[in-house]
Amino acid sequence: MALKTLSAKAAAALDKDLMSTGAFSIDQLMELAGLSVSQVVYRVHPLNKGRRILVAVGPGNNGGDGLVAARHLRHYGYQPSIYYPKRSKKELYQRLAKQLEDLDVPFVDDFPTALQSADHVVDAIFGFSFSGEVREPFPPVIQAMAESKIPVTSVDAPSSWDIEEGPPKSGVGSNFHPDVLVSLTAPKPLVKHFKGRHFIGGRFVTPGITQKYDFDVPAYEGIDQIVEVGPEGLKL
Ligand SMILES: NC(=O)C1=CN([C@@H]2O[C@H](COP(=O)(O)OP(=O)(O)OC[C@H]3O[C@@H](n4cnc5c(N)ncnc54)[C@H](O)[C@@H]3O)[C@@H](O)[C@H]2O)[C@@H](O)CC1
Ligand SMILES: [K+]
Repeated sequence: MALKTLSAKAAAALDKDLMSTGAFSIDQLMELAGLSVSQVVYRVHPLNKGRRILVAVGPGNNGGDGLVAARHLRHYGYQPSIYYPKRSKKELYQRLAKQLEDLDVPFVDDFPTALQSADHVVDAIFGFSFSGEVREPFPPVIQAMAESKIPVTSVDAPSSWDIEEGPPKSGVGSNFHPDVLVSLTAPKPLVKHFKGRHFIGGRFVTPGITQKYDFDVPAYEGIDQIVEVGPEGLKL
């Protein structure tokens, strides 16, 4: 049986609920999301597969998840580097960037060049608020990930994919098929087009929220923040 999916609209409403009636702060949600992403990277790409993790960070909260994940990965013993061309002026993002600078995590300007010396990529460019065609400066970044053989883990959505419809029919992103996807809270409809390893993260949601938005909570084990599910969100 396929796991239930959350539309972009429902995912945005759910986030709002978590931060109002749910009493979570955005910092907490981002920390939990980034922690889940870091655990997935450790699971699919343990340290002995290579420590150089290139994190592509977008302008919104999906990017924030990437900044948090990079910090955790640094503490696990990886050597992350950050591509963050559209820096947010919001205090939260400035603090996340400062935390990385204090750990001597480098920020790089040229994504395709940095990709040549990476062992794994985290795609934290766009999440459920992406729409339309990819705007500058991101088209060459998506293109580089699509053409590279370096494995990619996408946060919440493969960046450039339509949240409901999946990969664009032509142009930027039409040939982008990441190896790993971390769906935050619940998979989005695009997951039916995804063929790689699929994980769910979000071990903090209350039964009230789960019932209101009608999605499944997978069986997390031990102290894991993530669960691997089968292709197309099918339970393994
Ligand atoms: N429930 C959860 O588990 C949480 C999820 N979070 C993350 O937050 C994400 C959603 O964050 P946001 O709503 O900030 O949005 P996104 O991070 O998905 O993207 C919004 C940004 O991308 C830009 N953008 C949109 N379409 C574009 C295009 N075609 N070309 C270029 N730029 C474009 C927008 O101007 C905006 O700056 C989720 O996907 C998830 O990764 C967390 O950080 C918070 C809690
Ligand atoms: K993404």
